Amino acid sequence: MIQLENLNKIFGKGEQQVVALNHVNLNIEAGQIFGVIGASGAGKSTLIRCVNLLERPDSGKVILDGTELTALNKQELGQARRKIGMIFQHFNLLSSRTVAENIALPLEFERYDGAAIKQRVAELLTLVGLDDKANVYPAQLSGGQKQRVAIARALATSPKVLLCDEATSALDPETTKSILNLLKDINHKLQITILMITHEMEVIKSICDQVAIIDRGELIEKNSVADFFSHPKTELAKRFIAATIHIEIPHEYQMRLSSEPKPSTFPLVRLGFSGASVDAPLISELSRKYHVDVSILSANMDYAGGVKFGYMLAELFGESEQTDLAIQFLIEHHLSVEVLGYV
Ligand SMILES: Nc1ncnc2c1ncn2[C@@H]1O[C@H](COP(=O)(O)OP(=O)(O)OP(=O)(O)O)[C@@H](O)[C@H]1O
Repeated sequence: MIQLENLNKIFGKGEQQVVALNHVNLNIEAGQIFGVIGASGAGKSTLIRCVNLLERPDSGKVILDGTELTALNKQELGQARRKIGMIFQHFNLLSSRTVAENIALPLEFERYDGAAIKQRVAELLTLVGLDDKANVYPAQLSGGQKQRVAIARALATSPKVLLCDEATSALDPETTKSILNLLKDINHKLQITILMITHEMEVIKSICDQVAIIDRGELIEKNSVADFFSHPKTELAKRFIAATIHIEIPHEYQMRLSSEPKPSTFPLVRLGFSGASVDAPLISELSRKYHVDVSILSANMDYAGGVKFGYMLAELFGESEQTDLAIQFLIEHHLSVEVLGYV
């Protein structure tokens, strides 16, 4: 549905030059929810704004539903953009118009007649759960309600693609959840393709099917959400995942931790579980096979894209040779094992 071919975008000149997009290639299939995650300044907004050509790439092609947008003239582009809806972090509603009038705006541009507008607006209000807010003004709405209005407006002309530019970044966690659920629901009901850019792993984890990481304008990793969480390839992906799961060494352990083993100290390890490893009874097998006892200090498991993943902080008590073998055994069974030190 959305194909980006070799997109490049540079801002500024000479020393001030910033490469915002660097040979970006992406193929998003119809009906998917695709998330692009990256840190601040990585190029996320530039990327999503290039999809509907709010930003023109310096080179490369944007192909939407088989039409090369980058080859169209102004008028043709205007037509083609009807297939694309967009929502923003700060909602971009018109404060002087009621909720119903905001939603009606794109229909007025399309010269729908009054009765058709009324009917479509009513349908959209029901879809986003705001039947009772038709006649209020944006100032009277919460952030989540404003984003619902923006979603209804973006869907007014039945686009095939919805672009979401940090759509939940201005919302609290509960409201974020409800907006993400609404987007998932809309994706399901309308079979609309959704491209979301975000700096929040929560967004990727909760509703995306596929994910890409953008770093300094480059898409450095693309994968299904399940594979992304179970087999992250890049260091940045690993860092993003680790940041969603908070697992810290208790202060008292930190004080005692030494980088080298000493007599009667034992390794303190961080074990990373993912997809393949998470269901196997590895810890009990470890005790049986190597006579290594595992004392769990803390553990945190999560669920995304149909796979479980998580981390465990544990001490391994045993003979040092046996402990080494036990660590090897865990690695062979697809756990990531990090020896943090000895306590
Ligand atoms: N109009 C512009 N003029 C000059 N530089 C720009 C312009 N727009 C973006 N940039 C630069 O391009 C890079 C990518 O910016 P972009 O806004 O796409 O990043 P981002 O990942 O969306 O960041 P954030 O999450 O902070 O919004 C940044 O270094 C930014 O400073």
